[in-house]
Amino acid sequence: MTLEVSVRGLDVPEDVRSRLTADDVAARLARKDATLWGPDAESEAAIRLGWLDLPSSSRSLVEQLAELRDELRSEGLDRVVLCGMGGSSLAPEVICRTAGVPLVVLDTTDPGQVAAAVTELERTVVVVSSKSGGTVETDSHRRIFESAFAAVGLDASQVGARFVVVTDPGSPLADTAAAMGARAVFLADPTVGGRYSALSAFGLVPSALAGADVGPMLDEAEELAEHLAQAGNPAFELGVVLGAAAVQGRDKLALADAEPGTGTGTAIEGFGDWAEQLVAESTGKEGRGILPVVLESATAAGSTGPDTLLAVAGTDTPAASPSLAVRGPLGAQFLGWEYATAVAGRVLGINPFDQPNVTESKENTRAILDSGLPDEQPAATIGAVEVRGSSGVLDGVDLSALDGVSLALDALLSAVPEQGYLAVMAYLDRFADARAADLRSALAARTDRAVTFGWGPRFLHSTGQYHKGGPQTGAFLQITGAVADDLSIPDRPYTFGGLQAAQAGGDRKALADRKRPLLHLHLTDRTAGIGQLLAALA
Ligand SMILES: O=P(O)(O)OC[C@H]1O[C@](O)(CO)[C@@H](O)[C@@H]1O
Repeated sequence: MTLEVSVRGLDVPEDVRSRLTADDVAARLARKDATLWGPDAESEAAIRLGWLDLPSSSRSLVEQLAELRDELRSEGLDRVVLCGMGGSSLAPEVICRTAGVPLVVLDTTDPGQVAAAVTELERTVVVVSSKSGGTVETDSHRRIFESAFAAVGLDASQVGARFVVVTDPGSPLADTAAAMGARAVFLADPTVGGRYSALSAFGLVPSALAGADVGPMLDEAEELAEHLAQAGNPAFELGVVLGAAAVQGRDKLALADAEPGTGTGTAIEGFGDWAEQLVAESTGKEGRGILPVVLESATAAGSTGPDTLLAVAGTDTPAASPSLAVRGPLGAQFLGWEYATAVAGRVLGINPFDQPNVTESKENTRAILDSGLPDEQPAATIGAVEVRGSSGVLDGVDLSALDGVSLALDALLSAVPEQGYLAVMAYLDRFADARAADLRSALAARTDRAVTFGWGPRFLHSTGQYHKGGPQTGAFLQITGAVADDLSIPDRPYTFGGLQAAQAGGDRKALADRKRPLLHLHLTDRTAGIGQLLAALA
């Protein structure tokens, strides 16, 4: 079998496993029984279990993609840019990092980061991936690349030949692809939801075009698939442990990559970001859920705690306790974690296939784009940090003090409820402003509560569902930054900077409507501001 799960220091209550076994959950899931999550989830589940077939049904893509990659390379098109959010880009990012092949992933509205991707056009092919075909970020990326190609003198048919599209049949993007004469259109299986689509065209097309060998990944998944009907298979065990730990109060799942060079097999890079979306969007609803906490390493701050279970996917066994080692190659990991999340969903009593609260922030964003951001004056400006809106966090805090930023962060940390978490949400450039990610460990070192970090708007398609739909125990640090050079979006009345600000504002409103503690810091100079925040936590 290609997946091995071992648990250290955690008693898994026998009743959870025996109930699932008595209900024949392993076999019923393997044969796509849509009744497993209760009557309310049944109609959705009936059209969302196609991922179980992907190890075999995706086979035909392998050769087709190898031919397309050769064709593109023969024309000098060897730089692949993937435009896609959440489930439409997270798997290719892990696949390509693990395979060591370059793929430019565009999953942001940050003007600087977008502008940096629109380069080297003479050798660029753009994969536009969106299941719904209506995601605003992805649509904006397609527009800017179309106009950039035209601006360097390509005619309409040459522009079309630079695009490869992955979408569901009948989506608006399928129509756009036909109208623009895209070089290739891959219509994906509509019975596979975004976060379960790693082994579908969404995972395979960009990865194979970038140079990853995707065939072996399907072999690895298929080997596991053959065992999924058996009770006690490793993916079932993983689901039992995740679900049982959560109902026992260990509902923070710390995720870390295996240390390079440890254990046997191939190390997987960046798996946590993919698993984060799968677990957070699938389980974070109805006031319940498992909160993934992506760590810098298996020993980073936050790897242990009274409500935490550490999981390491890849090759080694973590030293921390309690912990979970999930050993195996990437193809088996994808399928195994999807299956396990569906099992954990049954234990938690939720529908693992919908994302009911993601639309709230999207609707707020739309309203802001239509009528503008509410006028918010900073409560204080400390160096390059403007302390903007905060709900209830800063009462009594002296922002005029020399260490005002530090005091504001301390006040936010003390607003995190017991068994709660602090989510850092940075609407910045994840490459140029990469140091902002160090805020996670710096904050985690000052609290025994879980601290997560997400780049906006990418996290809105991942932990964003949990923030709004999961237990209302979060406190939130939103960071926005000055935009030096804004970028217009062709044929749209707003810019990337405007969209990014509206997304941040829309999510602030969704969290404020839930009366969650939130501190909004705006960096008037990004580099200086990030430095100031890190210094305040040192
Ligand atoms: O593939 P699409 O339809 O563009 O959606 C991207 C992401 O947005 C969500 O639909 C909602 O956040 C995710 O579930 C999905 O992976």
